[in-house]
Amino acid sequence: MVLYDRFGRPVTNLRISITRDCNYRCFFCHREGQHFNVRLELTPAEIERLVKVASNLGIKKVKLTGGEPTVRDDIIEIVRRIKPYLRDLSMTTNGSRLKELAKPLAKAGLDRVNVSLHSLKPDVYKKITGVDMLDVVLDGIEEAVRYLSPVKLNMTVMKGLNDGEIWDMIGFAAKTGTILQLIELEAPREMTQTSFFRKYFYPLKPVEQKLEEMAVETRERRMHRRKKYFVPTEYGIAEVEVVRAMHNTIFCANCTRLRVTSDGKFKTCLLRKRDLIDFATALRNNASDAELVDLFRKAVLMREPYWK
Ligand SMILES: Nc1nc2c(ncn2[C@@H]2O[C@H](COP(=O)(O)OP(=O)(O)OP(=O)(O)O)[C@@H](O)[C@H]2O)c(=O)[nH]1
Ligand SMILES: C[S@@+](CC[C@H](N)C(=O)[O-])C[C@H]1O[C@@H](n2cnc3c(N)ncnc32)[C@H](O)[C@@H]1O
Ligand code: SF4
Ligand code: SF4
Repeated sequence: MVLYDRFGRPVTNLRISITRDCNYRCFFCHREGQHFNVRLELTPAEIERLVKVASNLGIKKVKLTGGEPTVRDDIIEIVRRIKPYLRDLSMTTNGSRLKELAKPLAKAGLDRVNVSLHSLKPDVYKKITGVDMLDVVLDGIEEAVRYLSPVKLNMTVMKGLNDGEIWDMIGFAAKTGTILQLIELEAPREMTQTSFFRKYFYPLKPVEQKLEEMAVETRERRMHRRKKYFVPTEYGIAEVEVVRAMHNTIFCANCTRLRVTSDGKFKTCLLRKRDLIDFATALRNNASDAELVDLFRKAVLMREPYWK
């Protein structure tokens, strides 16, 4: 039984922030829309309970995110506990701990990983992330490719910083057997007139048009109706996916995910504020599965496309 929201959108996957902490300082970070500090994080047992209840509502796909999910010491336990309920368990990470974690994560049941890689130049990487860890992350990607499939690289493109590296990154993806996700900088509409956003926003539509011309094959994903382009490079065919959320009504009309904050609240949309439904309190007060399903249903009914 899959739940639908008031706009006819099925909710088929969960995006769980397991911590708000991070060992990086990316200046553009949207923190998955969680702009508040929290003390309590969900425990592995609580995350398992949530996923178990969600799996009975047709959720077979979960993305673990943060903050940085790998800063949690119990990350392996979390993966091990929730995988049995899922068909597709993935994680988005800055890659800083992948060298040591790729193999144990795969063994624990992680299916695939997205690694943020915004630049191949150490100085630019540091400018964007605040840390000098490009080499560590490149080693982590190499290790991830051995144990997880597919490995996707997330490049958030920013004007004047890394927009000149898009085509190098496409070549790098082909060379390493990874999939490149080009991500447009995004922010809630009230932030689009700030000097930060105006300075760094780099529209990806023209890049997408170029990819369309060059592609030997194009596919469309159900989620967000995102396009994937298969483009020839000197290293073979590269798979490139474009994530353009800003002002994109098609993207929001095909949004199939419900979010979960690190302190145990359902969040209906990355870009919205005041869209939270607490379930951690119920969980900690021995709520029945039926009560948790009610909270889940309430969150689904609160969902609304952001751009429409
Ligand atoms: N506004 C908005 N942005 C999204 C959404 N999904 C992904 N994004 C953007 O794309 C970035 C990368 O997403 P990932 O964490 O790699 O996951 P994904 O690409 O959505 O998922 P998979 O491709 O299935 O691995 C996010 O951090 C957001 O900036 C969404 O539902 N809404
Ligand atoms: C918030 S991070 C959390 C996971 C992990 N710490 C990481 O960096 O991959 C998830 C993804 O969001 C991207 N991201 C963060 N802020 C963004 C923004 N304002 N616009 C577009 N993408 C953003 C990051 O580059 C990363 O790929
Ligand atoms: S590594 Fe991820 S969570 Fe951490 S600051 Fe960068 S984008 Fe944000
Ligand atoms: S409704 Fe739109 S902006 Fe909100 S999470 Fe879904 S795709 Fe992102």
